[in-house]
Amino acid sequence: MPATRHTQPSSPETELAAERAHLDRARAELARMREHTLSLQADGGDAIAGEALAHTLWLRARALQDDPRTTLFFGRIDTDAPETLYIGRRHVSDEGGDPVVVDWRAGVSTAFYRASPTEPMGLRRRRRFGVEAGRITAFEDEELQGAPADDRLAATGSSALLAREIERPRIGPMRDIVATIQPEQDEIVRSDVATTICVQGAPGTGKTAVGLHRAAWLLYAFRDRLARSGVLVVGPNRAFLEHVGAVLPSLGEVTVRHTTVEELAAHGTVRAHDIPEVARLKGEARMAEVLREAVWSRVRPATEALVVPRGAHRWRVPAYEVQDILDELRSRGVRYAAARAMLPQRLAHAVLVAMERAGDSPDDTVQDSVARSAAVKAYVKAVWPELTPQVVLHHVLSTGEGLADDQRVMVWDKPSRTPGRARWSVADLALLDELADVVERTPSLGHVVLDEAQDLSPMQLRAVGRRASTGSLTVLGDIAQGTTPWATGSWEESLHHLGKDLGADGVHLEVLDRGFRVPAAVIEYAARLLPHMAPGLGAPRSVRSNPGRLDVVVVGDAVAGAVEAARSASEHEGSVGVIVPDAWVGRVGDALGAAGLEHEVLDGEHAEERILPLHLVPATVAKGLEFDQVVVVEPASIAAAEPDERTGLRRLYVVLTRAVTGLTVVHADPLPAPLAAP
Ligand SMILES: Nc1ncnc2c1ncn2[C@@H]1O[C@H](COP(=O)(O)OP(=O)(O)OP(=O)(O)O)[C@@H](O)[C@H]1O
Repeated sequence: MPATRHTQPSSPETELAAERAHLDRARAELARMREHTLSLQADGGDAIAGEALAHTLWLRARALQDDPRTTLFFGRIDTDAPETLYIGRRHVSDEGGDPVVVDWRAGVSTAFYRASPTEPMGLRRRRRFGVEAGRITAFEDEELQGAPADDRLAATGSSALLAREIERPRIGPMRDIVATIQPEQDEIVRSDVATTICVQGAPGTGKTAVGLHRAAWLLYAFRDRLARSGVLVVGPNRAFLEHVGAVLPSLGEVTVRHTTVEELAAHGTVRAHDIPEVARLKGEARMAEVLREAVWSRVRPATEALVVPRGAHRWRVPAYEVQDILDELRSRGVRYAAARAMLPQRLAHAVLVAMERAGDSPDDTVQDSVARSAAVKAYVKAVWPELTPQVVLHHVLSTGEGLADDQRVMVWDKPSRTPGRARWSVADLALLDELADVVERTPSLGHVVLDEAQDLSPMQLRAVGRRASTGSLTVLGDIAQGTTPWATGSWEESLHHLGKDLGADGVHLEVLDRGFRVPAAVIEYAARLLPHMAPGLGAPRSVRSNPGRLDVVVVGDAVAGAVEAARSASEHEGSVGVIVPDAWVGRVGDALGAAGLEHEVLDGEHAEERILPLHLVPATVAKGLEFDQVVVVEPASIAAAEPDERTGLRRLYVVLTRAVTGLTVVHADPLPAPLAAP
């Protein structure tokens, strides 16, 4: 059934009034839907089912809440059918069940995002609405068929409403982009659930936005499957997760967990810091083999017969027979703990065979009781000991067992006496996770969105990949923004470590190159660094119509200069990020405070509220974030804080590309050479 028949009123004013009336109607229908949900009785069969149902109803009622700050729809399509559909963040239907607003994720909404005059996809017209404070203030039409070419908004990007959305100042955390998803982004968002997509994209090309919208679309299109198996978003640090964390809830998806890779593999508390060389070695994929061997070598050879006393008899299974059992279990390809769990029954079976050989006819219960006997338990403990990841890694890092010569630098100088007291590093967490998976299979989720993936070591990639072993992944990143000593040089390699080989069925690499964040003046400046630290990778083509403002200011005192720049940046609308070398946070914070500039310090460990517009950001925390106005303080020190020149320039590239409108670079020391000279 068509949602609304559209008749063509005569003037734009009447038309606007008709659209507002449709919005009123949609709001009334939504209120009716919500009341209906609230009136449903949560009467389950038992208390637990009742509670679960009540929770589901509560979630549904919450999702049906009207947000007065926005409208229930942002677009409209008129089709050849002819029918008119309103596209919004959620589905609204009338009492008869006919759609009043269609969810942006529904199949019929695809044309809203992808239709063009050359490929109208059955649309006559696309309409976008201008919205202010929950009211429709304007609309803009694209005639997709029949109209003379000049009258058409030829390509997406030439729409004034779209441009306004892209140009808007950034305030507070990241917002959804449902009203303006671009065709190339939409293709990624709506890729099948079985597909793993890796997106390489320069700063601000919408990778994070696309990944989050893909998660929302998958949860809509494959709700049953993914509600059971789960969807996870993995990002670089807490400040980033706070920045992006509101997007999925604003799209009605409140069940998606957001985590960092360290939290994902949290088998211990991080209390030590590795030097880069050690962290790099620990992150190499060859550690997987070392650890696998470290676990399986704990299975001892059967040197003694198994002897099980029962009544007057002592039943014997010779060592070579036990060895056959051990060999068979090892060759089954199951996890260490699963094979161990099978061993008592296998041994008991061998005892039963011995009994039968002696003329006994034991019944079924005998095998179970032998399997549970003290003799079998003790034997299993001796040949196939119970293991924890911590015990095994403590052993490897204390003794160096199984390590190649060049890997021995990772052996602890002063090992702790017990695994419980070990001081684990971030890289160790990935090793512990690997071990945990050798011992016991890690359950897989339905889909994992991995952001800033270029920074993960092979071992960290394996930790993420095993959480999508039976599911799929959206892998987002930019090789030019890799700032860890183990950052990837090729997506092919990263995908391999994630367990999704490029070229295999359903694994794709996509490139996004239209920049929605950084204005042209700023991107041109930052792109000076590219040939020096990521040759072959291009800068984004900025689609911002605002060319942006770039000021490079030489000062006598960089801290005082930072305060001055922060003050003038704060005079503009929108957020301000003052990005400083990590070691300067205290100094610059004090100076901002002394100048009466109230600010929040962003920190990778903790989620910040980001209520104030002015933020003080350590350079290593800036990745993935954006601010309307950015002040970058002393680039030479930001670069010099990294272990090598390439990483230093990459860090600089990351911080210079956080600006939406204006960038001020404040320096007292000379700029790094690639930045100084065009
Ligand atoms: N289609 C779009 N319409 C409007 N805004 C968009 C669109 N795509 C992206 N943006 C905006 O552009 C900005 C940059 O997007 P995002 O942070 O996802 O980029 P990114 O590629 O992940 O960047 P980085 O590599 O720097 O982390 C965000 O403010 C996002 O909302």
